[in-house]
Amino acid sequence: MIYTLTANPAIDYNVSCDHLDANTVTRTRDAVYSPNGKGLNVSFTLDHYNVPTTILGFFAGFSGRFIVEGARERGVEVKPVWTEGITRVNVFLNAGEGVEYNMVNAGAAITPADEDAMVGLISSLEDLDCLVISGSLPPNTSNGFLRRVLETVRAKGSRFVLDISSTQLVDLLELEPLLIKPNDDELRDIFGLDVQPGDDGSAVSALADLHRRGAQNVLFTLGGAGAYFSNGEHVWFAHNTHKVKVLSTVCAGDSSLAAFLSIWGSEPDRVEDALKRSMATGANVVECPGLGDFAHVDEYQGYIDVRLVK
Ligand SMILES: O=P(O)(O)OC[C@@]1(O)O[C@H](CO)[C@@H](O)[C@@H]1O
Repeated sequence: MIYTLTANPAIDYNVSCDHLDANTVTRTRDAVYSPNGKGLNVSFTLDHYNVPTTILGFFAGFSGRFIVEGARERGVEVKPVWTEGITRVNVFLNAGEGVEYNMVNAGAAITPADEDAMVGLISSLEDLDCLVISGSLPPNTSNGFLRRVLETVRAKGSRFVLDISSTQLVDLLELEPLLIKPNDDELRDIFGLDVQPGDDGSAVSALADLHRRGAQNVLFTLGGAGAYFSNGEHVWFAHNTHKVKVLSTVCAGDSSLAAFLSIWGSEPDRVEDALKRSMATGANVVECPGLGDFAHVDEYQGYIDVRLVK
């Protein structure tokens, strides 16, 4: 079973308007409230591709209940750790003409007892093959929490995937994650590695650096410009040759990771197929508010070009 851990889930409130002007009333339309957070997005996408998955996370208050109930209504099991406060609501405003405002809030604080409850829960899981940890940490999370979680996963003989923007990633790589999914901003901000789209040489050397630090595999995403995958021996580059109309980039990275895992997680030799599904899924998701319904993925897979770089 692939479990996902979202320490800081959110209701995503997607809404649109034609212009956003200060000091006046802005009338909005197309409001959608959905249960989200990076790991939940991964689980929803895995579930779409028929990969068994369960959601773990800290949830609080009315918004936490909305998320847990919403995920269960979608048919995905949740094992919540309930905490005090109110789970955050993040606001994604599409202001027309390609302008997006993303208001991502801090979230409900957790306590040492909440952390203990989560570690206890993870250590009790009998069917944990892989834990995907995605997204930010809530206020008051202790510095050692992620390492404790990963050591618990390793002690069970299970594997883990990291999709986090925290600088803690530098130290956590020594625990040898099965896969990490940095984007170009994270590579620059966390590791000081600058990769320009189209520059295979700098990508190959940045990926080699991440392997030396401990990452077993790396899916390095460049948004609409494509993605590299490296297994430590070979490097592939995938990009979409078909232009899509971008409505919202929110959730695209999470769904691309999950789509990749849905094939590669059980069949590591099918890198090309996994990259095609990953890129096509991301392309379809950016056309919708939130995750959308993945209706065009099969069609878009035909537009994804994959080449072996190394
Ligand atoms: O604050 P984090 O955890 O980094 O990001 C949270 C978030 O913006 O990421 C998802 C999209 O990737 C949204 O569903 C969610 O609201």
